[in-house]
Amino acid sequence: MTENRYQRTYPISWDQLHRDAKALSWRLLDKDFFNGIIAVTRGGLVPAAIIARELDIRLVDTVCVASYDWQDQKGEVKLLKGVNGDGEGWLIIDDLVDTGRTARLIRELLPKAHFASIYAKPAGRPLVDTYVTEVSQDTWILFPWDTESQFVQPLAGRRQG
Ligand SMILES: O=P(O)(O)OC[C@H]1O[C@H](OP(=O)(O)OP(=O)(O)O)[C@H](O)[C@@H]1O
Repeated sequence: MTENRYQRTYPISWDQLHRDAKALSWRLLDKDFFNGIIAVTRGGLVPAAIIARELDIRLVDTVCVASYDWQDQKGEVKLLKGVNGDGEGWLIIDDLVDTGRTARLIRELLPKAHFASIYAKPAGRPLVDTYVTEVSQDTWILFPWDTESQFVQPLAGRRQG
């Protein structure tokens, strides 16, 4: 994923991710009963594990996708593995809807499923049924599995001139 289209970053710790996934679980608990969860790889895998625990769901499947960037824009989303059926009774979990391309593909595949993500950007928000936190389109969310702690200069040392 390229970072040029992003003006700011939003780092998320494991602790915050856990809290946000539990917040999504609370919202889903109030909405419906689900027979099982479909995690969207790869970003949906960790949230799906947390939500499966909170909703007491043991039936978990995956829709496997890979998206390719082209000229600094998110491009084609390729389906590597789907699931049978129209999605009725299933809860789809992803970490984020950004442009909405992934969600659009999966909604076509599973039109009757409930689509939930923890974070949503404005372009993708209309495609999700339930989410927790909206972030601006130009924010790059730094997920804990994509990052590690490292030294940074003190603020005073970063001043120009
Ligand atoms: O709304 P979109 O623009 O389609 O973006 C959302 C998708 O992007 C992220 O996956 P990513 O492409 O980073 O792949 P990964 O989860 O396998 O790392 C995220 O997990 C969503 O599935």
